[in-house]
Amino acid sequence: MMKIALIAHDKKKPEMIEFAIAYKYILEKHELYATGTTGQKVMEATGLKVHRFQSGPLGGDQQIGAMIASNEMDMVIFMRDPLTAQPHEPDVNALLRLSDVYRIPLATNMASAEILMHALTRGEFHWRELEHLKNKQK
Ligand SMILES: O=C(CO)COP(=O)(O)O
Repeated sequence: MMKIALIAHDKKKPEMIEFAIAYKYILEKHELYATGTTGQKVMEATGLKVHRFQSGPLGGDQQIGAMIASNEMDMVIFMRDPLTAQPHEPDVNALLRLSDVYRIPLATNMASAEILMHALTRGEFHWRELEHLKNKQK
């Protein structure tokens, strides 16, 4: 079971909902986390259980970043809006940066999110389970 973060900027929320509906059969096997509004919308549209953090501009990206920093998050699906300025851009950048620091599989658009889902079903992220073991030994 992987811990997966779902995050979508406002203009990308319809796409995130489409994604969550299409891949519900995969997502339901995992532990889901989301920023506040994204989580709410995904839950309403799919009935999936999602642990919701604060809304992004109020610190949600940072809360997910904190999980990444303790190497607890296994995958991040972040439907970013590259065409709209975000008041919390530093938080967004920090989340993307930490994903790279910890080599966390990260998708920032639908096309790559789908690839991550297919890779997940093929077992290509089993190496993350070694990280889970390391976390337990800490
Ligand atoms: O702004 C976001 C990510 O940067 C998303 O936050 P919400 O899911 O609360 O809209």
